[in-house]
Amino acid sequence: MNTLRIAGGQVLRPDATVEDADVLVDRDEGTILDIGADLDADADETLDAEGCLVTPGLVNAHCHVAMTLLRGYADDKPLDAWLREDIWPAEAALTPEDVRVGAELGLVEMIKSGTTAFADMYFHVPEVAAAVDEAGLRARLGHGVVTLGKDDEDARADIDESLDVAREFDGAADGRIRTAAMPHSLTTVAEDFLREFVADAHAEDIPVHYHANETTDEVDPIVDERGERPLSYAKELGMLTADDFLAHGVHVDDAEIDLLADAGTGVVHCPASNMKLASGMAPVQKLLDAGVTVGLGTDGAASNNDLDMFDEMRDAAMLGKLAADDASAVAAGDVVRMATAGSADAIDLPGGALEVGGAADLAVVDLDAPHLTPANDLVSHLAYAARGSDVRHTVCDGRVLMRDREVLTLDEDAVMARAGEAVASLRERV
Ligand SMILES: CSC[C@H]1O[C@@H](n2cnc3c(O)ncnc32)[C@H](O)[C@@H]1O
Ligand SMILES: [Zn+2]
Repeated sequence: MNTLRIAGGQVLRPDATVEDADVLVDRDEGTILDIGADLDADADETLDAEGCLVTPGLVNAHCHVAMTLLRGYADDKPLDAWLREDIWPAEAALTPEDVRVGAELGLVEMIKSGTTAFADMYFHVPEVAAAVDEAGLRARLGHGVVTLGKDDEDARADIDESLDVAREFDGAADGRIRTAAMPHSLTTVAEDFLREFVADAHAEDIPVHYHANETTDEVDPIVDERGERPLSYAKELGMLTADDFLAHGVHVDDAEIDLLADAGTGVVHCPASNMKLASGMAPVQKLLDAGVTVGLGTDGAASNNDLDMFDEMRDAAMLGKLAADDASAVAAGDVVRMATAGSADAIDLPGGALEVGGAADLAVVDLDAPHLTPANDLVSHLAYAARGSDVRHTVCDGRVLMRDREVLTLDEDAVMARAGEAVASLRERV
């Protein structure tokens, strides 16, 4: 057996307690063999975790990873204008090679900040999948479908591509890649297409992921035209099942929260994107109280503007308190759970907890820093004080992706250089 030991650190357990322990990993199986203070087995490789906290790898449950290329390209606009005036015209010019390098850039950023799994909605998915395979993370990938402004033939081709990609890449990268059918939203895919698309996906046990209830500009027309709330419409279309998960859920009323809880549909909260686009404040404490599975996502780097899940935890806690008008709402333990087990549950990927027999997906956070001193409460530090740059080692599926802050699976400098060239060329074309 080929083993890895993460030695000498403190370990965050699923019950949010922290104990002095080593973690022993079976690298062949990608699972945790043991967690304990006096493990006597020798290991083939050891990662030093002295003065560090070993946490589950963070799970970014909603992202458009290749949008790193559009970071800083268009800021300070609301969602609709931002998409229509800036983002969609630029995306129309992206080549498969652009998406590959944009994805690699995002994956370097994720590995460096302790993220080991993510869900992604974009296009040129084969390029995203190849980047994930090389980088060593886990992902649930899908081709995002927009039928708005397309004729029947083009709309059907987009839907077919989404289903084909979901079939072809499920189980790729030694099983680290899973897939979903991804209609962009309830307003950008026409009803007839949506109904057929969702039924076809579910008939093959393919989960569905979409944006929903993000802005009032999106909710109000549905209410006006249909006389029902968006998630009641989604339920009619068959898009509220326990396998499905939606991004945002900012403007949900109490009846919609009950629908989500009853159905077991996951909600991915994206606080930074919601603040930057002034979309609104999701009622996260209400969702948690109702028993909804809540994960955490960055959304794309053009509306965030980074892929650092530590930032996202802090933003979720701060915004959750404001939304509830209650400083005790969305507490540190809640956001750490959302960024780990909550996200992993929502997107149904392994990971999110450090337990024997579970996936060996973890991040080792270096606590030896002024902003993490004194170590009064390490869960508090993860939520409120730590930064992505505090991550020292990242492990996914038992493989070391970053050791002592050096990314091992991708060439960080080369990726940054290629991304710079891709954007220079994109700017000439757009
Ligand atoms: C068709 S692929 C996915 C599509 O979604 C766009 N996008 C990025 N951020 C958001 C957001 O917050 N709400 C809705 N859509 C978003 C992205 O640019 C791609 O075009
Ligand atoms: Zn999004």
